[in-house]
Amino acid sequence: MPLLELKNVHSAYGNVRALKGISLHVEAGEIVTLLGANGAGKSTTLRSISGLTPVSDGDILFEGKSLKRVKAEHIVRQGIAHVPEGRRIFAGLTVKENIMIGTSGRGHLPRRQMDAEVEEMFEIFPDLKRLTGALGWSLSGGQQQMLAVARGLMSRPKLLLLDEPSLGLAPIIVQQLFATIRNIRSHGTTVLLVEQNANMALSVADRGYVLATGNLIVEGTPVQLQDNEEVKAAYLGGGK
Ligand SMILES: Nc1ncnc2c1ncn2[C@@H]1O[C@H](COP(=O)(O)OP(=O)(O)OP(=O)(O)O)[C@@H](O)[C@H]1O
Repeated sequence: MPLLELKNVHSAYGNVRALKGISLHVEAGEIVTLLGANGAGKSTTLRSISGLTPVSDGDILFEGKSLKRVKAEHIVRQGIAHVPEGRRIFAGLTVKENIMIGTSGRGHLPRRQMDAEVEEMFEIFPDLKRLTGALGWSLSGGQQQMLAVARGLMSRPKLLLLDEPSLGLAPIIVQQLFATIRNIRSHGTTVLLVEQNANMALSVADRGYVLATGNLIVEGTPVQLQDNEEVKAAYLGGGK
């Protein structure tokens, strides 16, 4: 059984049909990437999974159970964390406080356990450790992105949904971020990654899907996608 399965998922914003029958699956332990141009429906796919945008037709199964009528806060408790585009950390809270907020759906945690879990995040994100007392607003874009991912991981997700984590970051920071995504998977978290930076995404992914105007057009391993003429021309900066 896949960890996550989308079956013919449709979703709309009023008259705008954003998803027109998406079927995909993510196996436990995989990094799967979702590629596509602006407006293709990538963010809507993630929002449908995390319960932020309703599914009008089709179904989404997580560990075999339907998420279709489940509220967003319950979806988090089932083990899905969504790190949306744009970071959205708390500017007036410290790094440590921002990280701790990620546990809010898990009820009260004893102080000692909380501290131990924050330390685990500092092992994955060493840059955040030295910034533990710094306020959110004072962080660089890359540091804010790392913090947003750390906060998402504090919900102890089985599946992490990452929306455009590399957006607006310098290439060197993007490299670090993608190394961290690999590291997160090696800690046992499955990742569904939406990216405009197709080459980087395919460098860490086990499989990928390409979306165009609400439909999946290609699916495959990174090598298959990198060899696909349509994908190359549209998303990988080239073609023949
Ligand atoms: N809140 C909204 N209200 C109306 N239409 C929306 C809304 N959000 C997205 N859309 C439309 O739904 C379609 C899919 O958008 P979506 O954001 O999922 O695409 P995307 O592939 O994530 O693109 P981007 O990289 O630009 O975020 C687009 O046509 C978009 O204009």
